[in-house]
Parts: sequence; structure tokens; C-alpha cells
Amino acid sequence: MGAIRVLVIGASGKMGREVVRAIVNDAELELVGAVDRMHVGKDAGLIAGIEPLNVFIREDLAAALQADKPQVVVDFTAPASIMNNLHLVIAARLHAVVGTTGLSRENLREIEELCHDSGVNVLVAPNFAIGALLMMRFAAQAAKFFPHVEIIELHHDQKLDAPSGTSIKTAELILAGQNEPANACVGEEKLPGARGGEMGGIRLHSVRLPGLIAHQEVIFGGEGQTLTIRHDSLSRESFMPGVVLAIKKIGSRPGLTYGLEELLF
Ligand SMILES: NC(=O)C1=CN([C@@H]2O[C@H](COP(=O)(O)OP(=O)(O)OC[C@H]3O[C@@H](n4cnc5c(N)ncnc54)[C@H](OP(=O)(O)O)[C@@H]3O)[C@@H](O)[C@H]2O)C=CC1
Ligand SMILES: O=C(O)C1=N[C@H](C(=O)O)C[C@H](O)C1
Repeated sequence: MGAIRVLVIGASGKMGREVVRAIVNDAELELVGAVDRMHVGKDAGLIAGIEPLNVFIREDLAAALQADKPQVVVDFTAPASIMNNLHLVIAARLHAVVGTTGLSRENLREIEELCHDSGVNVLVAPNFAIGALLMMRFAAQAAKFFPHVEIIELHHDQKLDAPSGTSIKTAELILAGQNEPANACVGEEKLPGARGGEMGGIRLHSVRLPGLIAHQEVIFGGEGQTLTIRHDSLSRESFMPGVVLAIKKIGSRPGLTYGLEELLF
């Protein structure tokens, strides 16, 4: 069997450059196309800091999908771009691996319908790092014993969406794992937003600072004790084994898959 032909959208972004490098370094994958709004016309290999590849970054996704004939499209772009990109990818009958966050429940329902109607497979994964997936899993387990929990997510100051996709997914898994509903103490907010955002009774707090990459703490409180589960992505390499695995598996995973854990555990 030949290598899987992959096209990356957002190829000159922080994640896209890392994904280009990971694909080029895997003998079972072939980078056939790169799309972005930045560095258009430049060689994707040079942007990713590797040998020249002669895969040039283009702006026109529809044209690239036709010309490059990928089998799988990987998207690490922006919340405002992802649905439009997915419409084009699914219309071209190509499988997609989506790392872009900021998708709403309605967006996920729409993708599910599009997958159903087209026979295309899509993975939407809020986090590709194995440590983050384990953090979420452990948090869901702890939720059976600790109804009181708050989530603090910390990211670099370029991040466009808050709260992070990972914190939303964590809250969803905790809510599904709880025996009793969460009962967040609100008190009186002397400063609006001081107690963070709220999902099903769980408080979510977003920190944005230069120097950070991607971090999250899930703090449970019980009688006379707390339990803190923390994950830190110290570099974007942390996401790459998960992205590569997803590219290899998406072809045999029908419909919409929400969360890489569905392919792992
Ligand atoms: N699932 C996971 O494990 C992870 C997910 N992410 C998510 O991935 C996404 C990208 O993150 P990051 O790499 O840090 O962001 P960057 O801003 O560094 O990169 C995104 C790139 O995509 C480009 N872009 C945006 N819209 C389009 C479009 N319609 N067509 C082509 N190119 C486009 C941007 O161009 P321009 O700057 O001109 O807009 C930019 O070059 C975010 O949503 C982030 O939350 C990040 C890390 C891990
Ligand atoms: O924007 C980022 O950087 C990240 N985004 C994802 C999220 O929103 O959870 C995953 C990771 O936290 C990095």
C-alpha cells in the first residue's frame, strides 16, 4: 500500500509547521499540498525548517483539493475558518482531521450530518496530546467521587478562542462521569467574570500569557482535601504523535469522531 496523501490547511501557522514536519518524517505519509493565508507561494518545507520539498503554500483551498488529490486533509486554522474549510473538503469527498478549536455544539451536529450524507469521515479533536487525553480521562473518573470541580486552562496570548476546546471537552466528560450534578459556589461577583465561565455548574477559567503554550488544571474539592490533575504541553511536538495516528486511522473510522480518545482507549 502506498503512503497516505495528506494536505495541510494552516500550514504556515504554529501548529501547521509542526504538522508539515511530522508528515514529512513519517514514511507512511506523503505531504501533497499546503494551504495558508501567510507565506503563500513559499515552500512548505522551508517554512517548517526542513529540506526543500517543492510543496508550495497556496491560498485557494478549492483549487488545491482538486490539483493535489489528497486522501486526508488536516486543518489547524482558526475558529472563523473551520466550517467553510470543512464544507469544501467534504464536498470534495475527502476525509478530514480537525485540530482547530472553537467549534460549537451546532457546528458538531452539522458536521455529523454532512458526514452522514457524504460518507466522508471527520475527526474533530480538541487535543492531540496523550497526556491531555489521560488528564481528561482521570478527571472523568475523579468526578464520580468529587462533585465540586473547577477548571483552569492556561495558554499563549495568541490564542483566539476562550475557553479552550480541551477545557470544554473536559467539562463534558466530567459532567458525563458525575454521580451528582456539580454545585459551583458563585457568591457575589464584585467584578463581573471573577468566577469565570460556567458549563453545567462547572466553573472554567482562562489565562492568556506570553511564555505559555498549553496547560490545564482540573481541581476537585472535597471534605478536608483537594485533588489537582494537571497537564502541560511544553512544546507543540506533544501533539504530533496524535495527529499522525489520526491521519492514519481516519480512513477507517466512519462518520464524525469527536475526540482522539475514541481512537485510543
Ligand atoms: N487540537 C489540538 O491538539 C490543538 C489545536 N490547536 C488549535 O489549532 C488552531 C491553530 O492554532 P495555531 O497553529 O496556534 O494558530 P496560528 O494562528 O499560528 O496558525 C493558523 C494559521 O492558519 C491560517 N488560516 C486561518 N484561516 C485560514 C483559512 N481559511 N485558509 C488558510 N489558512 C488559514 C492563519 O493565517 P492568518 O494568520 O492570516 O489568519 C495561520 O497562518 C487553533 O484553533 C488552536 O486552538 C492548537 C494546538 C493543538
Ligand atoms: O490554541 C492552542 O494552542 C491550543 N488549543 C487547543 C484547545 O483549545 O484546547 C489544544 C491545546 O490546548 C492548544
